Amino acid sequence: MVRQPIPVIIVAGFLGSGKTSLLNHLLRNPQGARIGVVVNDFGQINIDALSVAGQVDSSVSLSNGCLCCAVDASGLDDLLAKLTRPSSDIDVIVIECSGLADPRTMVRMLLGSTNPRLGYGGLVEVVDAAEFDRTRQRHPELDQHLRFADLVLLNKTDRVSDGDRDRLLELVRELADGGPVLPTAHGRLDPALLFDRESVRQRRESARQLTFDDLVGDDCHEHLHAGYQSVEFTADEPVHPRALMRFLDARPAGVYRMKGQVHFGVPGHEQKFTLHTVGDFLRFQRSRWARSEPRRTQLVVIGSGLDRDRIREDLHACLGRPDAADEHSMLDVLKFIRG
Ligand SMILES: Nc1nc2c(ncn2[C@@H]2O[C@H](COP(=O)(O)OP(=O)(O)OP(=O)(O)O)[C@@H](O)[C@H]2O)c(=O)[nH]1
Repeated sequence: MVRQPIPVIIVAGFLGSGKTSLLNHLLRNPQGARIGVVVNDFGQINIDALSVAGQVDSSVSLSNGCLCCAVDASGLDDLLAKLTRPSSDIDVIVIECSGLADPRTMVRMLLGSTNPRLGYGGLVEVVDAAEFDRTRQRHPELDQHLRFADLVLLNKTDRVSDGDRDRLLELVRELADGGPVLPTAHGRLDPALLFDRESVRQRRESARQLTFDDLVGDDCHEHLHAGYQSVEFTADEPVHPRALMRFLDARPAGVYRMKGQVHFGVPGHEQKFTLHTVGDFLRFQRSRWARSEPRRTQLVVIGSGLDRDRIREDLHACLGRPDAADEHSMLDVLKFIRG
């Protein structure tokens, strides 16, 4: 029997737009499909891989920066070959690009792949409704990404008013140039929209219609990530909640995105606190540590014009335990808990 190629879906979108949330939603609702994932972060610590770990049967992750620059077509082929081994029995592969990747480069690499077991499954571009206006001002070139998408998700619609949601939907539809645009919250979309064979076939046809010029991304040096830096911070010693909240209240100039896990180790709050900031947005999620997981803080800070040494020093200064008499040291953290 001739096997159908395995569709590869590329999930792209600016920093913090909701790509990992979408991926986790798909992994939790696979509709019977076995999903292989490739996750990629900007920064040395692959926080996204940590946040999908345990939910997947097969994954490969990269933590050496932007996927579109880190690997050439053959590099990507090697990664995907691992996932398409017949024994892996995978039905669909989802690649989550770093928030600074150029999706056109990814599409081009995929279409240029020599692996007969792979097929292009479409480009999904995730847009952060709450940050869209500000992000466009800083990066007008992002508008172009919407035009190449097979599906655009206007995500985080729960964070904007109904009026803004309608205005943004209209604007994004215009920029998507006739492509489908769906409003979502937390990346929750019907997985059938991505995995359904007919829609995959249609997307494949439309990708073939893109001209080479369409698909030629900017030169690597002009990529978005050229203007961005990341700072990684790891510590085994607990973090003082009040000190960290002071740091987060007055985030250093240039910081756009922070993510990772925090170990406060305060009695009654020994769990893992996953931190996300995107622009002004700040959230903690509390969960259990996996049995084998070390109780440790791992953070990635991403932004432009960062004073990296200073940020590391400031984070280092947040280490320590609150005074035993300080019963409410966790209060400010708990205000930002969701989920
Ligand atoms: N309120 C709200 N929060 C969301 C939504 N989608 C994602 N988030 C939150 O936004 C933060 C960033 O979401 P992620 O899914 O990690 O974003 P990402 O695009 O993978 O981020 P990078 O990989 O760093 O570019 C997390 O705290 C999410 O829980 C949404 O629709 N509404």
